[in-house]
Amino acid sequence: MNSIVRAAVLGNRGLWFPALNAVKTMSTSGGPTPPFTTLSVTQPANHITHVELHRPEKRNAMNKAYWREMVECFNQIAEDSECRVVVFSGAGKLFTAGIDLMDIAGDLLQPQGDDTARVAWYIRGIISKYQNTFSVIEKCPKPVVVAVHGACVGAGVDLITACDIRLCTQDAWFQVKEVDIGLAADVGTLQRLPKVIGSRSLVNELALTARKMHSDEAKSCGLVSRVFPDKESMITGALEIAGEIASRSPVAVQGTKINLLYSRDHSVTEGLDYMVTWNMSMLQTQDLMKSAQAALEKKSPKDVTFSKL
Ligand SMILES: CCC/C=C/C=C/C(=O)SCCNC(=O)CCNC(=O)[C@H](O)C(C)(C)COP(=O)(O)OP(=O)(O)OC[C@H]1O[C@@H](n2cnc3c(N)ncnc32)[C@H](O)[C@@H]1OP(=O)(O)O
Repeated sequence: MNSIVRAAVLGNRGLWFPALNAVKTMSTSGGPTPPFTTLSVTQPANHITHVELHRPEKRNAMNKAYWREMVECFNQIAEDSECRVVVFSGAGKLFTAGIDLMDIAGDLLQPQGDDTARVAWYIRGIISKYQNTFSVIEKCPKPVVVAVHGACVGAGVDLITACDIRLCTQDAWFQVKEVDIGLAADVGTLQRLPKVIGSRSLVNELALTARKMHSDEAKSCGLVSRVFPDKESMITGALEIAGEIASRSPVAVQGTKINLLYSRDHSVTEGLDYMVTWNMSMLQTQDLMKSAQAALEKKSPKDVTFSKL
């Protein structure tokens, strides 16, 4: 049992939770993993953590607890030296219906504060907190493979654009829904989606009209890299990709994620400079020698044992 699963099982109480099958399979998670109430966290295979949105009866709508729990969960994953890759999916009928529209009424429509400045400051805090909920995915050095089935609405699009690899099912659709509820998307879609799909015209069309984009178009525009016939085959596919990543040197994998993200936001020259500085130290890893030796011997990276990172 890795430390994220252990932390989730033990919570802050330091108690064993005997009823919980701590290590469950990908598709059979029974419910949220304590102390989380909106997330199920399991370890389906060595070095792989599966995080599942788990409010299926509310279509995985993102309530107040969710915004907090995601940050706790990904901060733990970032620190968990047993975890090398994350698979993220949704329980039930669909991936997510986006922000919980019942909660929004309390938080944003009745903001606290004695005057305009204080109300604005209060709202600023909420939006920043919500932004951080998805930025933690990007800040986490472990790659995140997201698997979308059914619908991915509103904040769901913010979430998936912060992930590293996106997969979906044939029946999946995506919707930048925010204009329909009277707000400009403010927790990542407008910043990340243009970097994910090449056509700014298409981004503008999706964000300004809130039209649904179905899986075939999502594949053709590059939002997802693979489309699977159904959820079961997608989860199997996600696990296979995660298994490939988990078998590689964690020094190489995490350095790749961090440098790809850096280069996305900088010039080629700046990216190359950052890379040089990065690998000045990281090339001194024993993983390089081990991996090169395995390649020379025509072995798979899966045959190499790497130290924890
Ligand atoms: C600072 C703010 C930053 C964040 C901004 C984020 C913005 C957004 O996310 S905008 C998008 C908001 N979401 C929506 O507008 C989607 C609303 N839901 C739907 O359209 C449908 O539920 C959906 C098409 C996703 C699924 O339809 P289906 O027929 O499968 O389910 P329903 O019968 O409609 O719903 C089942 C129960 O789930 C509850 N529910 C669904 N979505 C939400 C939601 N977004 N918030 C809260 N609750 C939701 C729905 O009320 C049903 O509950 P119950 O009646 O108790 O069974």
